[in-house]
Amino acid sequence: MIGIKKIDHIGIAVKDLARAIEFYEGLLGLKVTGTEVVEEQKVKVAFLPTGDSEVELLESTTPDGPIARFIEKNGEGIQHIAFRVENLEQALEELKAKGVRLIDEKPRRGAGGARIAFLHPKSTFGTLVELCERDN
Ligand SMILES: C[C@@H](C(=O)O)C(=O)SCCNC(=O)CCNC(=O)[C@H](O)C(C)(C)COP(=O)(O)OP(=O)(O)OC[C@H]1O[C@@H](n2cnc3c(N)ncnc32)[C@H](O)[C@@H]1OP(=O)(O)O
Ligand SMILES: [Co+2]
Repeated sequence: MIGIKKIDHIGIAVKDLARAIEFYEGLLGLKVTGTEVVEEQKVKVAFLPTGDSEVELLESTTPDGPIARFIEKNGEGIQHIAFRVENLEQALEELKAKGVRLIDEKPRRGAGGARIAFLHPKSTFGTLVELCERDN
């Protein structure tokens, strides 16, 4: 077993981060604890904690990134779910050995200094799954 600790965050694709934040902060009462550009993923993100997990709002920084493509095809909405794991490299090795299709064979750098990797939705019953490992 790969040792999932909790839902780390839910990734929500939005067209306009500032306007989405107005809703999540102004109307839902959540608070943005950080915003960041993650160049490798072509996204600008904002994190809003909700108890032990977070909402991650994602706006594309380019017309061709994964978030832009997702919105083009599906419109705005939930794009991925992220599970926190103890040991990402080991989890990836284990899943690969069991035939799961990995998008990332090795950990990449995510927001907030996390190590992240994605599993292909064709291998996960239709949901894009992110695994992430954090030091804290
Ligand atoms: C900052 C960081 C962090 O948290 O720290 C992040 O989260 S970055 C978050 C953004 N970064 C990422 O998403 C990186 C990983 N994502 C990717 O590599 C890509 O988006 C893929 C998931 C491989 C999809 O690629 P692409 O759009 O080129 O493929 P496609 O449209 O042909 O899709 C192939 C099939 O997968 C399905 N599909 C595509 N995206 C999906 C999604 N988000 N959830 C569920 N299914 C999805 C399509 O409907 C299609 O199924 P049918 O064939 O049945 O039509
Ligand atoms: Co994410």
